[in-house]
Amino acid sequence: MKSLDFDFLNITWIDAIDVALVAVLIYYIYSLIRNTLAVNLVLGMVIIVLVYYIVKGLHMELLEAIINKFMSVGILALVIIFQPEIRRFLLHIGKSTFLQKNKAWWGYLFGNKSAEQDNLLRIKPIVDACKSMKKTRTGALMVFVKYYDDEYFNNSCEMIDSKISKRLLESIFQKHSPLHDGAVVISENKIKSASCILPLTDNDKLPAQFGLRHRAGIGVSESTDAVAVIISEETGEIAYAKQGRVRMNVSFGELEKLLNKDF
Ligand SMILES: Nc1ncnc2c1ncn2[C@@H]1O[C@H](COP(=O)(O)OP(=O)(O)OP(=O)(O)O)[C@@H](O)[C@H]1O
Repeated sequence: MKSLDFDFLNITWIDAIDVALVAVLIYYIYSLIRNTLAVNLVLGMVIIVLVYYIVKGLHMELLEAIINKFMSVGILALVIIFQPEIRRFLLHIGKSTFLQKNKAWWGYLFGNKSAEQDNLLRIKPIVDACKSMKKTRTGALMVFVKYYDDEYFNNSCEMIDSKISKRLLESIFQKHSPLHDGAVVISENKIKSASCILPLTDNDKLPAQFGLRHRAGIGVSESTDAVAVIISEETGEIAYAKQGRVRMNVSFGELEKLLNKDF
C-alpha cells in the first residue's frame, strides 16, 4: 500500500480514509443533535473526559479513581440518555440506503410504476384538509409515520383505522369533537388513531409563541422517524417538524412536496 512517509509518522491511504470517515461520522452526529439538548450533554461529557486526563496527568489518584468509575458506567448511561438520538440515527441510516432512496427501482422491479402518482393521490385529502383548517383557524396536529408502532402510540390514542379523508380529518379537529385534543397519527395509508398524547420537546431555543401543540409535534419528530404537520389555532400558520427541527410558514405546494418525500 502506498504511503506518505515522514520521519516520525507514516500515513497510509487507509489512515486517510479512516480520518475522512470519522469526520463524516462526527458531522452526521452533529447534524442530528444540532439545536437539541443533546449538544449540552455532549459538551458535559467532553469536559469530564478532559478533566479526567488532567487529573491523570497530575497523578491525583483518588479523583482519577472516582472519575474512572463514573466513566466505566458511562456507555450504559450514554445509551439511556441518547436513546432518542441513537434511534433516530439508526432509522436515518436505514432510510438512506441505496434501495430505500431509489424507490423508483423498487417500483420498476416489483411492477409498481404508479407509486409516485398513488402517493400524490394519498396526500391530496391531507393537503385539502390543511387548506380548509388553515382558513377556519382550526388547530391541528398530524403525525406521519411509515410503520405504526402500537406500543408507542396505543397508550394514549383512540384507534380509528380508517381511510384517509379530508372530511374525517376536519371533523376530528373540529373544536367540539371529543377527539380534537391531541394528535392524529397517519400511517400505512390510513388514519390510524386520534387524540394521541405525544412527548413534548425539551428544546429551550424554540420561539416563545410555540405552545404545547408545536412542542408535541417537534417532540415526536425527535424521538421517532415521524414527521408532523402543525396548524396553529391562533394564526392558521402551517409548520412542519422533522428530526426535531421545525419549518415555519409552509405553503401548500411545499407541504405536498415534503409529504411526498417523507411519508
Ligand atoms: N402532549 C401533547 N400531545 C399532543 N397534543 C397536545 C399535547 N399537549 C397539547 N396538545 C394539543 O395542543 C393544544 C394546545 O395547544 P397550545 O395552544 O398550547 O399550542 P400552540 O403550539 O400554541 O398552538 P396554537 O398556535 O394552535 O395555539 C391542546 O388543545 C391539545 O390538542
